[in-house]
Amino acid sequence: MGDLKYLCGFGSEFTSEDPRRPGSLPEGQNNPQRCPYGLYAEQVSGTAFTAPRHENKRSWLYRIRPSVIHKPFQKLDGAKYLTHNWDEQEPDPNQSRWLPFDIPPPSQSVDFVSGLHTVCGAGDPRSRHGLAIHVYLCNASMDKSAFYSSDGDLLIVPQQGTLKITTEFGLMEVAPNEIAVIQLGMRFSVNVEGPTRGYILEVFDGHFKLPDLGPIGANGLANPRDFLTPVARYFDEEIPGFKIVNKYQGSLFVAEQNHSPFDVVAWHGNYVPYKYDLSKFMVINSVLYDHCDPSIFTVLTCPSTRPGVAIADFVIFPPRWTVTEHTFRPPYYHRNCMSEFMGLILGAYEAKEGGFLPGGASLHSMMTPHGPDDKCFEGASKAELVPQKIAVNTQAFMFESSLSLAITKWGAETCQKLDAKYYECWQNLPKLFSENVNV
Ligand SMILES: O=C(O)Cc1cc(O)ccc1O
Ligand SMILES: [Fe+2]
Repeated sequence: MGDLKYLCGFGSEFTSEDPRRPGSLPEGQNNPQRCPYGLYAEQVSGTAFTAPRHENKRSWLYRIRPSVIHKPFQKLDGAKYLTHNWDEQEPDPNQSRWLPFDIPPPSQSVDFVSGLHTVCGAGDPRSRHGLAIHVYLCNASMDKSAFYSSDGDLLIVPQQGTLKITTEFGLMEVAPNEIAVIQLGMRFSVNVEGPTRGYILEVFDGHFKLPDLGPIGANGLANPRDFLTPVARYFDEEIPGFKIVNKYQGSLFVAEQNHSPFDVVAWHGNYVPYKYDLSKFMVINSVLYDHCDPSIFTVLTCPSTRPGVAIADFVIFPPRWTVTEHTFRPPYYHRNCMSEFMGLILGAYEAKEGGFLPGGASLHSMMTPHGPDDKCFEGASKAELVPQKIAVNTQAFMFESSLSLAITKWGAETCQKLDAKYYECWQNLPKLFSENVNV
């Protein structure tokens, strides 16, 4: 894909025209009687037509053929372990930790879509409420096929292998330590090189936003200009049997057509795919004492209708200085009324240096106690509190949700990665209680 160009900004109104077709974006109106170059106009709506203006999202695509030229959708037995059946297993409130999920061996060719495996989730896209957490485990590029979800927005977190993503809006390259968001209905195709693994948060309720900053002020955390959207790039290709794969109400469907869906010559609007480099995050933290709640590390949030309560937050634990005085610096022990699914992109996580590995995951369910393991507790209780740069060359993240998540059969059994001994990491925490106030 070479050096790709992007438009920068979050939630902006963009315009983009493939430079090979100057003047392809109609001027002054959306629906000319005849579009330039004989293109078709197509609107993609990301919110109800009547959504308030500050929330309203839509884009206009000027394309060689309208998307409606396709054969009927048929059920596809593609990704065997993609599911929204949250009742496959008995509920399990235990702390769960998965060793790195296996990427298929080279002898088995698996692309991004057939490599989708659902780990946990809640809710239902039919009532537009809930989420699914998937991992993708693949080693082959999608061939003559494109994918879109009619269920939710996809926040994609590559852990191993760069994703070369062709979208209707243009091309994006997304490497580990970057994320991509591909919103409801947007079609895309993923090329990979070699073994590839990552996590996906799919939210059924609405779109991701930047969190409010409150007293932080006008700048900080993920800054809007660091979000990158592709520029228009079209492929005028007749491709017999091109497959459009649709995730619809939790099942996969496929429709064939005889041309590339990536035939958008120009577009404008504010409903777009985007990517973000996590190393650009402007980290805010405590600079005197005590441990802040991890909400200070929120990159993106999908809000619920309850003020301050997210369907899901995407939170990172980036490299940062820790400088606090007379403070137990790692995460505190806690029980949370939110579910915490964590993954590790690279390095080691401060609260658990062993066992939680890149490409693995953990789930601490609603109100299930958790916190630093015994080694971390001991080390941090005795550490000399000098300024220290932590999480260097590390990136852990959390999908934190107000929903109570159920683990799928694949997550609980089939993947065979669940670590039954996880609870042991807390069992040797000593009783330190003493008659003396100063320990
Ligand atoms: O459980 C975790 O490791 C995530 C987490 C980190 C933190 O710094 C504070 C609270 C929290 O849930
Ligand atoms: Fe936690």
